[in-house]
This record gives sequence, C-alpha cells and structure tokens, in this order.
Amino acid sequence: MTKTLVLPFQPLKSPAQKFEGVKFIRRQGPKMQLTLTQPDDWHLHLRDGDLLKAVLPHSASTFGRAIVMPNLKPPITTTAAAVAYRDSILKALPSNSNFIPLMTLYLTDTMSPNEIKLARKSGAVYAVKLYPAGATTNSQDGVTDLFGKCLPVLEEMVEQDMPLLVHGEVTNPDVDMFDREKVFIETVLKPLIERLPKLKVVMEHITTANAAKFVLSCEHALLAATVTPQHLLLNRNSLFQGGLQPHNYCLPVLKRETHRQAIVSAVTSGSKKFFLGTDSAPHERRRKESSCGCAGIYSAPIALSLYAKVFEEAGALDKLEAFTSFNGPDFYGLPRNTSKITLQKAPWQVPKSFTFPFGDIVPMFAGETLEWQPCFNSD
Ligand SMILES: NC(=O)N[C@@H](CC(=O)O)C(=O)O
Ligand SMILES: [Zn+2]
Ligand SMILES: [Zn+2]
Repeated sequence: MTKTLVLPFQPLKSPAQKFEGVKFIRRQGPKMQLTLTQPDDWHLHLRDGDLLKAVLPHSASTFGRAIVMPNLKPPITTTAAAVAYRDSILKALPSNSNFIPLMTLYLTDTMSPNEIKLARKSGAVYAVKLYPAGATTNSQDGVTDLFGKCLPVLEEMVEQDMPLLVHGEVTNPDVDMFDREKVFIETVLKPLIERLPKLKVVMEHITTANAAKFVLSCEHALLAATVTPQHLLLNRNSLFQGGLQPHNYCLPVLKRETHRQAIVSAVTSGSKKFFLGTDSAPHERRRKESSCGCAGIYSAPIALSLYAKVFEEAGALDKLEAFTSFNGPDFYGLPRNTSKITLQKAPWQVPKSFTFPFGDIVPMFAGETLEWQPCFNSD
C-alpha cells in the first residue's frame, strides 16, 4: 500500500549522495532513500477541538502511535476523561489512518490509587504524567508535593507496571531557569528512583548534559528519556539571534551548545534508553507572538526529517531506526510496528505557516530547507 503525505512538501533538485555502511539506504534513481520501521512519537501534544483536527493529520501521516499528553484545559485526570479524549482523537483522524493514540493521565495531588487500577483496566491509558505545578503550559493543576501527596499513587503504578513520565524541572523561583532540570535530577529524580526502584520512569524532553549523563549511566534499567528535535538541533542562541524568536521558545528552555552536543552523543551512542518524543506543542501564532508568549514548538510535520538530519550529521544513520522505532516500544513493552516509512533525500521547504480557519501555526524551521523528505508508508 502506498500513501502520499498530506503535507505541502515542495521537492527541489537533489544531487545523488553516498552513504557507506548503512544497510537500509538504497538508491532509487538519482535519489537516496532511507526506509525505516514506522516510528512512534512517545511525547505529543494533540490539543482538542479545532486545533486537534488541524494538527492530527501531521502526526498520523508519519507516526504509528503516539503517547498523547494530558495537559488540556481542564487536564485529563481520570480514566473516563482519557477514554473520551481518545474517542475524540479517533473521530478526528483521516479515514484511511491506522494511527493509535496511547493515552496518559495528568497526576494531581488528589489522584487516588484506584484511578491507576481503572487506567490499567481500561487498556487505553499507557502512562501517568507528572507536571510539577507551574513548570510549563497548563501545569497549574500539577503536583505540589510528589513525596508528600502522591506516594500511594506511585506505589500503585509500580503494582500496575504503569510508567511515570516526568516534566523534569523544579519550579522554585530561586532556581535559575537554565538550572531547573539539573536541580530536578538531584532533588526529585534520584530520590524517587531510590524510593521506588521498580517504577518505570521516562524523563521527558531532556535538555542538559546532566540529564543525558544521568540516564546513560544510571543502573536503573527502568529509567529512559525522550528527546525532541529542537534540543538536538538548536541551542539557546536560537532564541535571540536576529531578535527575539518566540517560535523557538519551549520548556524546558533551550540550553547552551555543550548541552546540545552531549544530548546528540547520548542519543547516537546506540543506548536503548533514548527514544523519539517530539514534544510537538502547537500554539496559534498570535499566542506565540505575544507580550507573554506560550512555550511550545510545533514540529510534527518535520520531526522525522529533523531526526534523520541529526543522525546523518553525527555519522550515525545506522542508529536512527532504533531511536525512532525500536527503543520506545521495547521500553513500554509494546510490539514494534511492522509497516515501513521511507525518507527520500530530496530537499524541500518547510512551509512558513499552516493556515486554518481559526488562525495559523508556525512550525519549527519555518521557511527553511530540509534534506530528508518522508515520501510514503508501505506495509
Ligand atoms: N514543551 C513546551 O514548551 N510546551 C508544552 C508543555 C510541555 O511539554 O512542557 C505545551 O503543552 O505547550
Ligand atoms: Zn514538558
Ligand atoms: Zn510536552
């Protein structure tokens, strides 16, 4: 089966390229192709309403499954709400799509351990998300005291083999914005793992050398991390070059170049502890280009091209497929996808924006040229 992507890709002329020693690249005419097992997105914001309908086709055309974040307004704090949200995602899918949303619950101070039992029983919920209260977009209902308020829930999560996904930043206003992840590792993550060594934990969207090193070296086999394209490709200069760049603003905020390099090394090392999580987080343009702009970068339409770019530039294209398509399902104990997706070396331009009746969304790398272009899925 061949499926054409719904995106307005604009192929330009591409020179033939050579990749020695990479098994899964084959030459098709003058263009290089890269065929991968269909990837999944282990950290995705799909929103709801019109925004959901607008962005969902972009993820569904590339990814087989996605872990869907629960930070809606109001947040998804119950299994019943997660099941209803899943139904609205399935309803909004293009008719020929096999995309599977994997739902999550938003952890609160008042969640009961029974909710975890219900979540497991539903078969719809695959993880619980920890937002420290005030850390990021729609986190005001998040956790104020993890050890004081949530231990019984965390213990039930161990019982039910339910992973905890963490937005790993402390919110103490005395801690510098750029140090919040580092401090979270020391003051929350390490004590959490010591206290509950059987809890599966994913440190979401890691941004620092500290996090990369901690995850790589941690003997706790149940700790993993997702990594976004922006934290692999951009450093904090991208926030300020040529004037303030609101479309490069996300949380945790971009860090300095040495951190970016450490994350690239960790991800391309072949470690199974890192996997793809775009953190694609759409906000309308007017909410980004505002006197109090929202955090979140919209990457879904270009994410796979960006990950290919990172691995190619690191000389590690042979490690790309494990990162995009194997490590995530292996960690979650889910089967790997069987269908394939092909990327073609055919430069194309990222649209300057995507326009919808309610407004427009500016993607990451808007207007720039990318090398790898997803071209079709095949079974
Ligand atoms: N990453 C972001 O900057 N924003 C995310 C929330 C999050 O993942 O922290 C969002 O929902 O907009
Ligand atoms: Zn987050
Ligand atoms: Zn996120």
